[in-house]
Amino acid sequence: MSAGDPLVRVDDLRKYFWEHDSLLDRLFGDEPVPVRAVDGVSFEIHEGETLGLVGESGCGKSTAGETMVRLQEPTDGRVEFDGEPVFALEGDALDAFRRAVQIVFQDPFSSLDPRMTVGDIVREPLDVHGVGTEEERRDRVRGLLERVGLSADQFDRYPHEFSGGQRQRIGIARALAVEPEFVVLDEPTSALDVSVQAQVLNLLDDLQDEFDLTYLLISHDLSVIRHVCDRVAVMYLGEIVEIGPVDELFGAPKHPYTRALLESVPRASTDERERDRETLAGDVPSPRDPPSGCRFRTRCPMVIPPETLDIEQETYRELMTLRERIERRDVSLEAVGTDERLDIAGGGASDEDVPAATEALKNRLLETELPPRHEAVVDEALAELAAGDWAAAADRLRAEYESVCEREAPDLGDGSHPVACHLHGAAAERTDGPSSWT
Ligand SMILES: Nc1ncnc2c1ncn2[C@@H]1O[C@H](COP(=O)(O)OP(=O)(O)OP(=O)(O)O)[C@@H](O)[C@H]1O
Repeated sequence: MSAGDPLVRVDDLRKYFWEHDSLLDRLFGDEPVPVRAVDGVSFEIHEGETLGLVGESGCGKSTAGETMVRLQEPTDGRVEFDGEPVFALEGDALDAFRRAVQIVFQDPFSSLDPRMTVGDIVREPLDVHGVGTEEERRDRVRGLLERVGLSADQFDRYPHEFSGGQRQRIGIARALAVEPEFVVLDEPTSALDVSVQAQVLNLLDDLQDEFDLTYLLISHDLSVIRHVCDRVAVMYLGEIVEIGPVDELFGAPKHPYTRALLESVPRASTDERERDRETLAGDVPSPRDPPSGCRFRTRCPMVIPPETLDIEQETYRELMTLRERIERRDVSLEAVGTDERLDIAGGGASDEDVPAATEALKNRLLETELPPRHEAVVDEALAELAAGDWAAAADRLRAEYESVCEREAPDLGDGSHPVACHLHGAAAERTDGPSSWT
């Protein structure tokens, strides 16, 4: 590794979990559908730096961290540590990697063996790697316990005798025992009381300076990220959607997902608390079947309409949801209408009933009143649906309303603050996107 090269380089890393969906799938020999937990992520971490990895639960943060350090087998991609390809390491080189890279887990209650004394827990990695003499190891463990804010006298105590914060300090001492260069901190403070969180974060900060550590800090909590990190990577459904210096990312977030995450953090100022928030609607879709194009588009408040369409975002979102429901055949055609006279489930309404069924479907499926141009398109599509032709209805809506966000996956790109969003690509020029976000 030459000067200026990153300590860690992750290139197009993928980790899929393969599972049969159910016993029936297995019986019928259906192809298993992979859980695409990490689906092509790339980033670099420089020596002495803390990179934050943030995103909602289930976005693949822990899997990315564990795969990077070889706790999980990768499906594809490459990770370099100190210029060496991590997944090709064997023998002594692999042992050296396992010393140089450590991980601190979220839950200090389950990650420490309850039958071992604290001294033995912290000493175990030294034993595994055959570091020093018996006495040297003992001295080192005592020194580490004191360094993380515990007392050397607590050497022979058991984990259950400690508080959550103290247990996390034990986990940190254990990770530092073999003098690592790089530590993955996976939600290190999420299980702790708020009052203890800052103390543990400050400790990690001090230890970083003292021992020249490089960190990957995984957290769903933006305030933790802001407190500790130099740069932040935002992850959504197995992909990185934005990465940049912490001040820029918090001060001028580019991706609608990053903005929504920031908006959903409670703030101290009354003014800001009172202002309208774009909050994150709905849940993260399944990583078995992620949305086409931009994966955030199903929840995005700024989906890009076709160039020729002049349409409010709220109306556009409603029409996209309508089409998605029709495509999934997720509309009940039974007992349409107030008098439940029209049951069009079995093959569609007769010609004379189509207008009434169309009207009834519209009342049921749409919440807002549509401008005339869109009402005409929707009326035609719903008439096709009322007549039982699902495909024609979906095609009509797709032809009129399909977004670039569902057609094309945006690239993350290069530079110091890249973002994977069509609003920042060529499409940005014809929208009132980022420049109006102040
Ligand atoms: N061993 C496994 N087998 C199958 N699916 C898994 C496995 N481990 C994780 N997953 C799935 O992979 C996806 C990513 O999980 P992961 O734990 O990496 O997310 P995360 O962002 O770290 O969330 P959390 O903070 O809740 O741990 C989730 O949908 C999860 O259910």
